[in-house]
Amino acid sequence: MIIGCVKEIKPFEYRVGLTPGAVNAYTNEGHVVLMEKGAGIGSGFSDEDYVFYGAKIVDDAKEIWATSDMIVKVKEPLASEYQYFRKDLILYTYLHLAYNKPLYEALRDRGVTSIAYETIEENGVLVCLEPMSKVAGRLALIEAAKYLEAPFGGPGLLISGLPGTPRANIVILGAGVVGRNALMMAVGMGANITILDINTKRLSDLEDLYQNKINTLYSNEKNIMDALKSADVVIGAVLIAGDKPPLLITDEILANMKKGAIIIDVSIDQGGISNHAKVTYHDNPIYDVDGISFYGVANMPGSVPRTSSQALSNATLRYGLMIAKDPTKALAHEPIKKGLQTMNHQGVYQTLIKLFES
Ligand SMILES: NC(=O)C1=CN([C@@H]2O[C@H](COP(=O)(O)OP(=O)(O)OC[C@H]3O[C@@H](n4cnc5c(N)ncnc54)[C@H](O)[C@@H]3O)[C@@H](O)[C@H]2O)C=CC1
Ligand SMILES: CC(=O)C(=O)O
Ligand SMILES: [Mg+2]
Repeated sequence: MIIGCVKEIKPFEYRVGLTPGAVNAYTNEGHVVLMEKGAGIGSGFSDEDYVFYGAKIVDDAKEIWATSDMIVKVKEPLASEYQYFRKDLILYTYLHLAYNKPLYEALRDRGVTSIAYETIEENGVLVCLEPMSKVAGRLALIEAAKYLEAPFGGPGLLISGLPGTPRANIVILGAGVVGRNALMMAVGMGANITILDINTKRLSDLEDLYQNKINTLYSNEKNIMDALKSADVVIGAVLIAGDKPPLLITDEILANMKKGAIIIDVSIDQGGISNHAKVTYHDNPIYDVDGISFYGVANMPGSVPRTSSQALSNATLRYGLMIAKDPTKALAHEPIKKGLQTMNHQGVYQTLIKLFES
């Protein structure tokens, strides 16, 4: 099979879909790998690194889109790339289609076989989402600390406080991968932390682990309202796989929050958890809604590409090799089947069919 990897064109996205090590794995199995010139530079990989492991460097993204059997990317294609969609193309990347009807329609109408990293599931784990959720959870606290600082427009608060001064109140909505990684950082930074989820087993496990260093709360409207009243930082970390996230921060809850608080809505890639959710980019990530700052970057791990590209490629490679070897057999493999979004000019993923076809 011919595998193509194009340079990411989303603003401030420095990751790359294939590392040189992944290219080596594909070429060892007899596949041809086309890499767009300079695709790995942002992640610290030169064209020479890729050539050494058997890739062919191609100047033009258009040629790669036109000649590859499978495109391996990081982020969803942007509108300028839809022209390259065609029948007989397999697209293997993050797609987040519940929040992107135009992309869903373009993939469906042009007959692309699209497989989304974020819904591939093995043994109950979203295996290709997990590494980037770990990155985003950890980054969420780093970004929160920065935007609490006065020069960045924040209220001027140090998360740990100092003896005799209050610690920052951090509320984490969702105790999955993002939530747990944000929690780990928040504990390390010495914050006053509350974490909420509807999964009480997860809350119980976290309490066993962190004991009285954290507060856990069942996630419902009242508890969210109570917790957010005194929050300095809120991390949105909920997910219903493949679907839009629930509206957890209603306008009433927002109106009762402290001015100067910041909401890092990591769930933004699926649509965000408030009525004010908006995608932003790394160059200008924050916007203000009635005195509350919102952070809406949908590709947070793109800012630490040397870490993220390797972690992502490590997770996606196994399934990529299976698809390249025998697409029909791979698509019958349960974890990959769960990633399938569109095929043969039709939507396949049930949540999307419900959202967009009925
Ligand atoms: N912005 C970005 O750059 C990135 C965003 N993400 C996104 O972050 C989100 C979270 O991902 P993961 O942590 O990997 O998902 P996960 O599936 O590991 O965890 C989600 C958690 O949300 C909980 N949940 C569901 N409904 C809830 C509710 N009503 N109240 C409280 N908790 C609720 C679930 O029980 C689960 O524990 C996803 O949308 C993911 O795509 C992930 C990586 C990067
Ligand atoms: C998960 C995701 O959307 C990202 O890594 O950008
Ligand atoms: Mg994203």
